[in-house]
Amino acid sequence: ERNSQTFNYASYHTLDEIYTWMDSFVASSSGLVSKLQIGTTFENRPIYVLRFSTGGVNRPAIWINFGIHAREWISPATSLWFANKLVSEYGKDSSVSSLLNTMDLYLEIVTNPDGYSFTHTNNRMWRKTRSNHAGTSCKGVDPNRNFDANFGGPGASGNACSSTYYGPYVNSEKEVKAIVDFVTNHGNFKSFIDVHSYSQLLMFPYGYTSTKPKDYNELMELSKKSITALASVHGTKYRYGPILTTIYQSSGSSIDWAYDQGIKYAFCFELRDTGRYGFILPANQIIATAEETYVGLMEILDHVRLN
Ligand SMILES: O=C(O)[C@H](Cc1ccccc1)CC(O)(O)C[N+](=O)[O-]
Ligand SMILES: [Zn+2]
Repeated sequence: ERNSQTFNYASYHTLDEIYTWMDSFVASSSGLVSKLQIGTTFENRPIYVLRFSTGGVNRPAIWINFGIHAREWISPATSLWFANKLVSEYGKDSSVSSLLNTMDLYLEIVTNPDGYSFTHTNNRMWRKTRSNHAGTSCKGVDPNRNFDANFGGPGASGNACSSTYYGPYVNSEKEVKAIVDFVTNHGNFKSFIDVHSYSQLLMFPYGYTSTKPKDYNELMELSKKSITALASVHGTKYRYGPILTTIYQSSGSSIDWAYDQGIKYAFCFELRDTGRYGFILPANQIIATAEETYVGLMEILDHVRLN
């Protein structure tokens, strides 16, 4: 796609189409957006992050990653529309302008490139990375169980053939290590948001324990505000709360790790739907999903900016 203005945001795209879109999107962003490479995947694909910045040095920042699970195609699709919306609204919408005039925003559009590519070529329902492990023919690690947050605990599997295999060791996956190193080295993230599908949920820590996070009340209140705003767009109903009680127990997840690093505003979105189509959400729901997710996200980002 030579021009991000004629790019079809209402359809799903291959990894190559997304990587080509990135370059035209950056080129047409009038300097607002730049592309960083934060690492390479198991199969040696580059891992890119889009940086939205209007200046400053190491400003307080917000991290949002999409597509950590390969089959959750609505997540990267939403990120493309979201990225374009931010550039379109900068200088017009006061929330977007205030946000980008004071904070940096990092979007990781495809967090699991090898897996995403595999869902286009071999198995639409693949979830994990594509790494190899000694002693088994089963491939891949669940990247959302590979973080250093009660690693190997309940809600993750030690069986390499399981879809929730936590991997041979913490940050064993290059795709996970790249995020951990980038976020740790940056050192000034205020929010870490991981966007998945499906179930229509907005969740915050913890998944590895029923202990309430110290910011429980604020995160509950902000979640309620966010899903209320989201529902005002197309009537889509979300539930919200801590991971463990809202979906299930899980160890080694990205947002539990981020929160324990001191990044207070750690959230996970589970986008549409609630199971009718599941991971195979029809493309004709991409725009509506992106529109409502934008509104829900901006509610959170506004709060982060002001606190
Ligand atoms: O199991 C997962 O990693 C997410 C639920 C989740 C989300 C955030 C932190 C811990 C768990 C559910 C999903 O998005 O992967 C959908 N699914 O179960 O395949
Ligand atoms: Zn997921």
